[in-house]
Amino acid sequence: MMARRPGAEEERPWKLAEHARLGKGKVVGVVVLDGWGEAPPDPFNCIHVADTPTLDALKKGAPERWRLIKAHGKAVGLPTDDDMGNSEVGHNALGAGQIYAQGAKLVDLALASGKIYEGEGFKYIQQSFETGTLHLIGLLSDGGVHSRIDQLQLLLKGASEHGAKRIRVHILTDGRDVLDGSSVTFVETLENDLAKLRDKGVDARIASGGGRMYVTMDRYENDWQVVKRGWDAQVLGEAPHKFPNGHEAVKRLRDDPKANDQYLPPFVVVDESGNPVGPIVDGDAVVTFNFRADRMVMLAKALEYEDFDKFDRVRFPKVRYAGMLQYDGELKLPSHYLVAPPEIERTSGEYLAHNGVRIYACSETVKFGHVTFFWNGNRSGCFNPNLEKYEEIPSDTGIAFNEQPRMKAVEVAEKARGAILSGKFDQVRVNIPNGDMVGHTGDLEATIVGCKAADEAVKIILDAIEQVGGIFVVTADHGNAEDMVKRDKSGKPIRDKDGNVQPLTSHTLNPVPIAIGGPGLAPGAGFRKDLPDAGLANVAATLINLHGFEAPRHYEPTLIQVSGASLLNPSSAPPLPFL
Ligand SMILES: O=C(O)[C@@H](CO)OP(=O)(O)O
Ligand SMILES: [Mn+2]
Ligand SMILES: [Mn+2]
Repeated sequence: MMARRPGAEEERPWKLAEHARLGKGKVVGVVVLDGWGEAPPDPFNCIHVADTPTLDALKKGAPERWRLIKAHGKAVGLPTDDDMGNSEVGHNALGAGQIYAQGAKLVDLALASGKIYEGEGFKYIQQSFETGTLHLIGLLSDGGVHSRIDQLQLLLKGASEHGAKRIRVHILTDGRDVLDGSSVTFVETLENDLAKLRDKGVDARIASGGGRMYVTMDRYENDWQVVKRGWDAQVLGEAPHKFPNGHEAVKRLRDDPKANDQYLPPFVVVDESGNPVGPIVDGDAVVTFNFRADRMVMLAKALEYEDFDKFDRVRFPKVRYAGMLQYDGELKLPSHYLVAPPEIERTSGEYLAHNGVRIYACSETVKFGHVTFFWNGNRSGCFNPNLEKYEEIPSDTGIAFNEQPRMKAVEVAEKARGAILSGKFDQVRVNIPNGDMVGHTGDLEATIVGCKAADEAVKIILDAIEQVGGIFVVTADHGNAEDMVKRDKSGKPIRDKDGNVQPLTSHTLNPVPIAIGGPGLAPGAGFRKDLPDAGLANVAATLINLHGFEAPRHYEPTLIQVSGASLLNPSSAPPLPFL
């Protein structure tokens, strides 16, 4: 336990001051539209094409209560402004009210300084290098959402320089944060690096692989079969497809005209006698090299927990396992890690719990942890079970989301409506996943259907807020559905000789909208004009204000002002043209 600095509590008390102008006791409905950015109208802007009367009305209805905020790059703690936003950093910023250097950046720093090799986690796995194999499992792309190939390359080099003699890489192909089909190039790059290591006498090879959505990278326990498929290939060395090397594997599997990087079937690399080249066995070291938590937690549990009943592991090898980061601070999972995760603390959820605000949070499985775990600073569970209720609607499993693009949007909204009307909660918070989950499939028609369903869900929630005289905040965590095509530098869709475009499955760099309103919102309340560069981290203070409290001083400033006076600094309030 870290010793507490005396007086820290007095400096930053949990008790929040009452807001001078905004009263308490209004129900605040918070909607996070996942993957819902703002972009110019265009046939590949599915939000624009879709029928979205509710969101359109928010945009057109009250200019002082609708604006854009930044949701990518440095505004959310990512290394550069070329980094697209994502749910982890987006919800962290929304809930925490502060901008933290995120996993991607922390790993960059640890690798650049070499500190990664001096830490407890690396020293721990290093003990296996003399007699065992080092296995590296993770997402192979330069997407920067869950992992980055350049970090893997540095780790491979560093680990070999620090004594790893036998290395096996278990790859997960992407096609979600990067273009579909790019897996072949990433595997080529990795194979080249491994060949160079072999020239230096390190026995380094790709041992297994599969597409991220079909193998290993499930989240929030939606479908353990996904993790099992990976386990069978990575640990047991068993898979339906066998190839002499990783490059051949990915190239051959992509020969299937329906192949998709996200869903490539599991494969193992075998030697001349047909034996797998890299099953995980007793005495080996394992590193999961993704820095992002949600899609590594399930595998981390399988690798670390003695007691485990989610699928039959057949063999549970005694390995030294470390995550690139610790993925769950509350569960301390995994117990060994190479880089300390961002210490996200004093989130808005924790403050509100200390101040008696009753919170209901809901989404369907695939986004449930976003609006709970990520929102609360990568912390599982609630702060005060007497005040909070988190509800999960089971997601569809075993299908790609373009097959059921409406997903559970309306069901989530109906749960939220129930919570709003119940009178039991002060904040009702949901994530509506369609723009993102369907957007990632690259299927335009389905994404349009998904966006319409999301809009209907928002209407259900706004109607309930209207009914109870409450306040709403509708925003998003990053872009996706508003731009679904690969473009050239000038912004024009790139077409091949037959006129076909390449769908963009990834998130975007676009800003996201935020709208406030509802009968409970004080008449003079609107967005201040002096924060043109505001981002997702400014939302937490805004929410705390709407609950009738002043935000903690160390938070990014609130987005709102009331009747011409800036909430934080009344003397410097700019004139409000709309009042
Ligand atoms: O599906 C995911 O894991 C990411 C994209 O890699 O999307 P999001 O950040 O919206 O969860
Ligand atoms: Mn998201
Ligand atoms: Mn996404």
